[in-house]
Amino acid sequence: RAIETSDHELKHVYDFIVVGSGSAGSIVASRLAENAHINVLLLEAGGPVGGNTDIPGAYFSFFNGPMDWNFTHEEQFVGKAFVNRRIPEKIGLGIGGSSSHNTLIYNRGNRRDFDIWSQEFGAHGWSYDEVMPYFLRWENQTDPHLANNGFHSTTGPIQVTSWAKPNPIILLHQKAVNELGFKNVDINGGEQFGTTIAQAFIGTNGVRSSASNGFIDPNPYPHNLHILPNSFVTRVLFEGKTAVGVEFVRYGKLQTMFAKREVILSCGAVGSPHTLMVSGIGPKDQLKKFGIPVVADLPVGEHYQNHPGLTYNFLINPKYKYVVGENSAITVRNLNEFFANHRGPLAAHHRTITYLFTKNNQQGPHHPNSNFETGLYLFPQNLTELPFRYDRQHEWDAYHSQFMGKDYLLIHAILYRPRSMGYVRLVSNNPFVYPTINGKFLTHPLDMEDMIETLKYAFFVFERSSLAKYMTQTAPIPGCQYCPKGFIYECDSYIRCLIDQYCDSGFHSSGTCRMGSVDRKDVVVDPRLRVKGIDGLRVCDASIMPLITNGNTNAPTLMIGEKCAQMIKDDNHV
Ligand SMILES: Cc1cc2nc3c(=O)[nH]c(=O)nc-3n(C[C@H](O)[C@H](O)[C@H](O)COP(=O)(O)OP(=O)(O)OC[C@H]3O[C@@H](n4cnc5c(N)ncnc54)[C@H](O)[C@@H]3O)c2cc1C
Repeated sequence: RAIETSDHELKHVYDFIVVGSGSAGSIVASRLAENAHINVLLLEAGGPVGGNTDIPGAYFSFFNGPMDWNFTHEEQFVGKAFVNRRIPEKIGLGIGGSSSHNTLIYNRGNRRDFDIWSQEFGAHGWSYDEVMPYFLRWENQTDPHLANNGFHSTTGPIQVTSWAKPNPIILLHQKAVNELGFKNVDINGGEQFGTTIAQAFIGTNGVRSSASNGFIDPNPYPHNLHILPNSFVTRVLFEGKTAVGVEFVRYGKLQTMFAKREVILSCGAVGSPHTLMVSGIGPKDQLKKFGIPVVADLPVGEHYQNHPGLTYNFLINPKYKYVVGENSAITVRNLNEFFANHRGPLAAHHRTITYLFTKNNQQGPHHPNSNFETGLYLFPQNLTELPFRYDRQHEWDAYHSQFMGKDYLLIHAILYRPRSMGYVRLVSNNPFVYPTINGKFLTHPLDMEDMIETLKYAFFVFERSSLAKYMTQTAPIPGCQYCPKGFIYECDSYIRCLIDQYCDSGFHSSGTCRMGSVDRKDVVVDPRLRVKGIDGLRVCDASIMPLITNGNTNAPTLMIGEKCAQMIKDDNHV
């Protein structure tokens, strides 16, 4: 599929230039081009996607490959097992950005997240009631049980489905948490506290629904939406305090293009602050340190947030092998089912989500601060297929070998309202040198307490509920020991050690170009996403979140894209 605009069609000047074709940027470009009198140029550093990325069950295959920006955090306080204590950070490279590679979970976040943006940060227009229409604009909810509950839409271009035939063990898990008092809920509905089988960004044809195939590929408006993949933007160009165009490198050649109306940066929570800073918008001291002329002194790159997570596996008790059902291994049979019939285990998302709240959470069940996902997987036969490398790799290989070729039930415990904040900072004025990222995971003491409490609860479900008999405990992770007696959920020393060694990232980078009232010193963009003190420049992606939402970040970023597109249309009367 060729979506690349040919050289002879390209113009030198466009009405709008959108940089980055991710969850938000793809929507902005496509929505602006709905008006045939408007010319839009979309520049994306990576190439078109398809093939593996279309297969929901193969989402992990992009890790460490050419469609992964492959960042790592600076040395962390937790996650010591990773090489040099640098927790990997994943961000998608290519049309659709991270929406083309993510774990597919559809989770909008809590209504209070958006009300806090509006009330505490002065982001007027972003309360839950005000952002709801923009969630509905892109959604096509295909689950008939959810479609008419008042919280969903069936008319948008991005399809969402629920897992039609969950495996028996997933249903047993659901039953176990129900017995512990968690009701089945629609986490995208009125209340999140409870449990659910995840809604996922998958179409009724079994294929991943992304910002790429929902909005950009195939190009819906080839006449006035020009798309240049493989184009890395190195700088925004200014005349005084007005953005007038961009400089980019395509196939090794430096080029410039100009925007009559606006430049919109949608490079994600690492890419957007990086591009701003190398262009002269950022903290004055940092820019001066690298000899970059200052266009605006703003706290770009600060307030980085992400969700710390921890993954732990339990083997299925061989006595109860029948509870496994079909697993989502990449086998010839499953691939054939996927490609020939658009069905089968590779066309589904295999996780449940259970929302909790911890002692430190004043808002209780109405604004939960943690959750744990549970999913059924088949462990690879070959350990080189695992995505992460560790400092003492041989010990990790020995640990992982107990799972090889076996079905396991995964716990993914996530802290969803973390207090810790990190940063993205420059290390060079060369745009091709990655910035440094520091998630400062669990550095706030309450975050550590909340993570421990979340894990204890998840272990309790696996060890003491009606699910427990189906599980087999395994050898402990390298460097940690179980308590001599009792269960894991009672063993503080093991849980602390686990976090210390094995905590990682939820891959939800956000917050580095904070939105809010312009009189706040901590803000980079105003509530209409215009860069403070600059004309003709907006930022539109997960970086503008004043505080991270308490759920997976794709859905709110798609919403940000829809709302930004509408604001640009309104402000430009187009
Ligand atoms: C592995 C993984 C799993 C995830 N799982 C989930 C999940 O299950 N559910 C969920 O809701 N969220 C999930 N997320 C998070 C979610 O996908 C992101 O929060 C969201 O896609 C971010 O959107 P964005 O528009 O801010 O940035 P992105 O979608 O990352 O887009 C930024 C785009 O800009 C491009 N770019 C960057 N710099 C430049 C430059 N200088 N020039 C040109 N182009 C540039 C990038 O290549 C990229 O295409 C996951 C993310 C990852 C990586």
